[in-house]
Amino acid sequence: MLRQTRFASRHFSQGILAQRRMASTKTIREALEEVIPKKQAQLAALKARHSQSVLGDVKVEHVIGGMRGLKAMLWDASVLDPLEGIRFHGLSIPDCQKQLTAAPGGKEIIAESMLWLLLTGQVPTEAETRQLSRELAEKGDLPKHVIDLIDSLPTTLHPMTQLGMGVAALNHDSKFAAAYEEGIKKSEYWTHTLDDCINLIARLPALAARIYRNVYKPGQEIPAINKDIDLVGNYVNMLGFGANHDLTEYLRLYIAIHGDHEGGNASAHTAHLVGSTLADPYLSYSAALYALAGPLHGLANQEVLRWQLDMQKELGNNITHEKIKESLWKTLKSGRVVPGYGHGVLRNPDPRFVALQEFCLTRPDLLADPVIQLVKQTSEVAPDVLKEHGKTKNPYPNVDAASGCVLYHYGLTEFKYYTVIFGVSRALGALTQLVWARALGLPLERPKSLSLEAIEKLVEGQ
Ligand SMILES: CC(=O)SCCNC(=O)CCNC(=O)[C@H](O)C(C)(C)COP(=O)(O)OP(=O)(O)OC[C@H]1O[C@@H](n2cnc3c(N)ncnc32)[C@H](O)[C@@H]1OP(=O)(O)O
Ligand SMILES: O=C([O-])CC(=O)C(=O)O
Repeated sequence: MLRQTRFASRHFSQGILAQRRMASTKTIREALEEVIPKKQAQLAALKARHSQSVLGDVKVEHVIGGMRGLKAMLWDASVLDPLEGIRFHGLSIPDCQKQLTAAPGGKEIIAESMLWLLLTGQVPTEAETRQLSRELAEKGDLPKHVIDLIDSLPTTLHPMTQLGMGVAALNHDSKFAAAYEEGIKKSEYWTHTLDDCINLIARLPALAARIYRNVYKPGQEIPAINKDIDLVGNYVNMLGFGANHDLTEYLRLYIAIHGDHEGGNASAHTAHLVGSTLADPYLSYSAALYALAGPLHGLANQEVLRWQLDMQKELGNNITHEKIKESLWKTLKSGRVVPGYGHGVLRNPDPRFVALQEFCLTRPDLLADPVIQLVKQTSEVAPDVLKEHGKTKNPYPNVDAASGCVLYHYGLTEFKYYTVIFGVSRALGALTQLVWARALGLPLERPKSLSLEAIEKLVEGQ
């Protein structure tokens, strides 16, 4: 009951922040200039009153167990509840679907409105969203040295490796690095960081699309950025799928809801750690992408599809729940994890999984697709199998269980590319936090480590 009341009041106050403001036409910088002093004052008050207050115990299980559950990071843009999943400044995914601006002629959240919400805590007006779309489109072209670098890479190099390299090379033009070298005041860090973050988000679609074209569709011309459409609309055009409205809408939803998942996930945390050294946003996000490229994190979406297609080949036609169950046990008995299931924090089906599955419900072509049906059937069988297996704390599907099959249906079948799309999205949250870390003057991250002997000595002395 107490938990419910606390929950309700948290959501109420965050909900106020996230109310739609009528008729405002601010730029994203102007909106941030308004909210930053308020947050700075809030942080100063917390520091003055509660620096020594206790948030929880640090147990040996935290130190040797991947810090699961340890409350050790400040992250404002989103909070993950184990049972109900992610909320962005208090708004659930269905709330965002109702409140955040879609593209003209579309229904799904666009990346710009999610970015605005994450950065400012406010739901943007339609005018603000469109203005941000234009700003991103105007800044979206890649510099020549990055085009040359990406074009010089072997097409056999994993797309995620290429993405991280391209993002790191964009730091050639880092405004923050240049300003730091000149010697700026700490209070000015955030504004140059914001420039870099906006420029990086703007350029990610062109970079990610160039990698796709080089690796999978060489020799085809990439269309120029259209200044009148949204970031994901341009991304899909550059990938070569612009004529497919449903795929464009799916990717809008995908990119909006993968944008942030509080601070402790491996990619966001990496961006924060590297950024805390005052490495510029390009270097920080490049590092984050290599965390995302691990199979226990973002690469799981590639792994899911490969595994489901193998299952389909193995089981043939008329796939039953019983046959899927046997196949799941085969995976588990071979010592592998079931990709797309389990989570470090969640203890229920991931609402992002639910949102992506719901996208399919209104589209008969998707519902009839055998791979999409197999993903759905697997999600009906796997939780009981994983419960019986008895290891995972969360037997339910995470977002990666669902994200790839719709791409596959629409002809984006190269699943080694899927984590790149995740990488275009995660920039929204990870870069938001870099702006805020600089605005709030957060320090170098440097936790204390202990040797095994030191831990033994400490606990035996208790
Ligand atoms: C966007 C995202 O990053 S979402 C996550 C994407 N990753 C995947 O889908 C990969 C499959 N899932 C997993 O490997 C895990 O569930 C993780 C990495 C996501 C979370 O890991 P943890 O927080 O350590 O999970 P948990 O505490 O439940 O693990 C306990 C045991 O269950 C096992 N387990 C967890 N999930 C699974 C799974 N899907 N299949 C089989 N075993 C599992 C763990 O490997 C661990 O085994 P161990 O005791 O032998 O080391
Ligand atoms: O929260 C996590 O640890 C993993 C995850 O789902 C994400 O980063 O989107």
